[in-house]
Amino acid sequence: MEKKKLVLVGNGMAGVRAVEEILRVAPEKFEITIFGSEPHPNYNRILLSKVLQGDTEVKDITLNDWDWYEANNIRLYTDETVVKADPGRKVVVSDKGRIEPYDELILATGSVPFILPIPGADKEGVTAFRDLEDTDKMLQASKKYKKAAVIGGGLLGLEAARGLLNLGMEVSVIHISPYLMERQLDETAGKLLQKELEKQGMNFLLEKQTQAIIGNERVEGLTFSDGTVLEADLVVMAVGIRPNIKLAQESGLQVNRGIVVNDFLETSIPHIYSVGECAEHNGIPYGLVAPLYEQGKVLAKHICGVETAPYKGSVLSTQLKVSGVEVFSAGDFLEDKEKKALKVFDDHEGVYKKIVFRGNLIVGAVLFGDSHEGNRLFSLIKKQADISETAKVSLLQPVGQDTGDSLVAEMSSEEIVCGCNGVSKGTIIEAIQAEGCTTVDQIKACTSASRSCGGCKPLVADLLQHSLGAEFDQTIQKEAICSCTSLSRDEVVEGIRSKGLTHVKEVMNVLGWVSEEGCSKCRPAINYYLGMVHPTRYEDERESRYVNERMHANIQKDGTYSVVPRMYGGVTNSKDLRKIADVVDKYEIPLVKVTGGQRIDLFGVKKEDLPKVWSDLDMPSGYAYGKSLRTVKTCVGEQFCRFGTQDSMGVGVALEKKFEGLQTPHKVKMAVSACPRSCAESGFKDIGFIGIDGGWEIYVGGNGGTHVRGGDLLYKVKTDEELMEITGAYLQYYRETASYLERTSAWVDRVGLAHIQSVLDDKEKRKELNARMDEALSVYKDPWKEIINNNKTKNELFESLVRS
Ligand SMILES: Cc1cc2nc3c(=O)[nH]c(=O)nc-3n(C[C@H](O)[C@H](O)[C@H](O)COP(=O)(O)OP(=O)(O)OC[C@H]3O[C@@H](n4cnc5c(N)ncnc54)[C@H](O)[C@@H]3O)c2cc1C
Ligand SMILES: NC(=O)c1ccc[n+]([C@@H]2O[C@H](COP(=O)([O-])OP(=O)(O)OC[C@H]3O[C@@H](n4cnc5c(N)ncnc54)[C@H](O)[C@@H]3O)[C@@H](O)[C@H]2O)c1
Ligand code: SF4
Ligand code: FES
Repeated sequence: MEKKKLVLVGNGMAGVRAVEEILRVAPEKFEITIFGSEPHPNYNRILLSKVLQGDTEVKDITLNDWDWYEANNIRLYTDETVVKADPGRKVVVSDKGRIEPYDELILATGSVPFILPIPGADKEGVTAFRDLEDTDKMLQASKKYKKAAVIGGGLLGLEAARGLLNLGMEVSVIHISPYLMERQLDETAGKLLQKELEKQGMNFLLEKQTQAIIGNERVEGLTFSDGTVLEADLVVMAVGIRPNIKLAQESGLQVNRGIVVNDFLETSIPHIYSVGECAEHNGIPYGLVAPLYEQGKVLAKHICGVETAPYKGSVLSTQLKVSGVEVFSAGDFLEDKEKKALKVFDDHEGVYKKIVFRGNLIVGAVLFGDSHEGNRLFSLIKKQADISETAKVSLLQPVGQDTGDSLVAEMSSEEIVCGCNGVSKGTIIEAIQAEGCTTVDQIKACTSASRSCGGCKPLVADLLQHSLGAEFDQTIQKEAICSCTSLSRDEVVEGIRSKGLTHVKEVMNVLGWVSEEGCSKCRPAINYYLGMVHPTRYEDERESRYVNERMHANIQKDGTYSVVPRMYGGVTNSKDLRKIADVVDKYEIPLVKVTGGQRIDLFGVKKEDLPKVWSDLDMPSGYAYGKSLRTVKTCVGEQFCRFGTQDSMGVGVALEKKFEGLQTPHKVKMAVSACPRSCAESGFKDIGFIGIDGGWEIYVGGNGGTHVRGGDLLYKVKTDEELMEITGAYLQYYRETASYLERTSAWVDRVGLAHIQSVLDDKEKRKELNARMDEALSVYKDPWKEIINNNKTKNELFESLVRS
């Protein structure tokens, strides 16, 4: 049956989660296309606060990497905004002029931050806090400037303020109301929060109305309606968000504050749905992920034609992500004529708890200073549980003697552990018992619990501890290679060796993976370890490789590829240059760029042209996409330079010819300079060689990327043969002992230079390592030639797919 075309506009948290649900319900039903205005794959927006606070790195917040889209046959257009939907023709049109037909269309365009319409709001140094670019702006500003002003004392403003404090800035929060987070807290909790944050170093200006942002090009301060002024060289606006309805409005859909949807997330026009912060259900556009994920579940079933209960709206709970402060709020938290509150307030301990009832029904709660019981209360609030008079008071008592084990023991199995993803204790226990999960990461992979804000991680850990006892000891949890297993890298390699395993699936089966298919983290890792252990017996599994390695070219953000032919030692000639020029003309390649590794990169090659480009080039693959030897950069050396004492080009070419195509845990770059002036930057490469009088110095573990590291001197050698021998042994030792995706710089730091030297000092070991290296090199075949000569692979990879 022909697949229906599903188009998703908005590559954010709600839209992509809805697609994940659709893939779960009916994986073969749709041919899926996603448009995203941002240039990234789907990432965890929630954790931007943690990135700013320095607790998480940008690389760790990706939710669905490029490989996920590829593996699920999803065509992804990043950095591309849909500007119109035409329901008559059933197409969407992008700002790049692309016209994409759909059978079903989902709008998940999220929100836009509200920017106060005051003079100076467009000055340099004024930013919202919504995406990676905003976060980067703040990180950069903190390196140059000192004084930050955050307008808005809500969840976002306070998390931004904490981040800016961590970055060493002086931070003032300007808030319009008399107390903080008035949308989530009552006055008592708001004031307690202020006191706590003041202790952490934040300065507050309450009941202040900002009038203008002053300065020349860049912001220099703020003026307020009471005539006062505040100096600032960075201003963050966190005064709320507005559903992003522009596209819907321009396409004729019914909109109010958000895009109006019914209980099945259908908009006013057939075959168009909306989910996420842009959607308005029963008059409410939501601004937290839990309700958006609930919407996604209903939408997925409905769009796949599977019966589902309607979406009836969500009860909200929030928690502030600022370390050292425990704040929880849920449901209807303000008392009035109809709603009465029960409160306890321990001023000494700084703990405040309030539970709100309508009659005997529990409808809301606020906790400050101790939020352990938040989940339990939230479960009761969601159910609007009927609580008797005597039981009401006991709700304010802590469960069990303490938190942790006794708390989770007392939880009923329907109680929610992960608020963001709606995962109950029962679901987690089932994952432990039936799926054999033993780590928090495995629970995350199996159930999604802890996949969003991460606030429930301690509770998940408590549940594991409670269920597994001694088997789960958080302090000795070794680093598993991914969440599909609790085995470490060494245990997996040992398993492959001792059990003679030769296939990725076999490794997963025999070593007891919790997920049958593995994930994008473990599949490439196992594939590498298998090849490293059995170089001649093992057949490379293309499907276990990252997209670039599968395609033997680097995918670019517009779906085209870049191609880099090998240019040994950065040395070229007129014949090769002519071939490159002809290919550029013939295939209308839009950009030709000389790389830092001294070769030529052809950007913008269409996927279907790749094999023809390789064939016309008739040059070896430069492996610019691979976890393998990339480049050997060389200076001109003794052949032309008057300072050169060695033949750097000759040695560079020989090294590249010997080690080309070698599979390594991560990319490896080399450089050869013929004198200590080091024009090829040998000190910042994985292996760098510097010519000296009477020989060479060999430097290792250098890195010129994100984590800059100067190389360490490994050895001085006299001859080119010794240089080759040490390099072979060193590289093989790295191949055999590093974790997949561990650069040599991190590996040298981990295992220690002295240890590596002690291994290589042993002549016998050096010989053995070189023998195993030779075996690994013996299987190398140029991948481009292989594909050109194999019609089946060529067709499967480059011709039959409908993808970009
Ligand atoms: C710093 C921060 C911290 C947060 N912390 C929490 C928290 O702790 N807990 C919580 O529950 N929530 C939190 N949130 C809110 C949460 O991140 C959002 O509710 C959630 O991301 C909304 O998902 P969405 O898919 O609706 O919108 P988004 O994630 O914003 O995704 C929408 C995407 O659509 C793209 N887009 C828009 N229009 C178009 C178009 N025409 N064409 C193509 N692409 C388009 C946008 O560029 C965007 O990438 C936080 C938000 C921020 C900014
Ligand atoms: N931990 C979390 O759950 C979390 C964290 C960050 C963001 N978010 C979500 O992101 C979205 C945006 O957060 P937000 O805090 O911007 O929105 P918000 O609407 O919750 O809070 C905005 C705050 O700004 C204040 N404000 C409005 N106008 C002002 C003005 N002129 N001067 C000073 N203060 C003013 C309001 O009184 C309000 O408290 C929300 O949906 C929020 O739920 C959630
Ligand atoms: S490193 Fe030395 S030999 Fe090589 S180009 Fe520079 S100055 Fe000349
Ligand atoms: S509560 Fe946010 S990820 Fe679990």
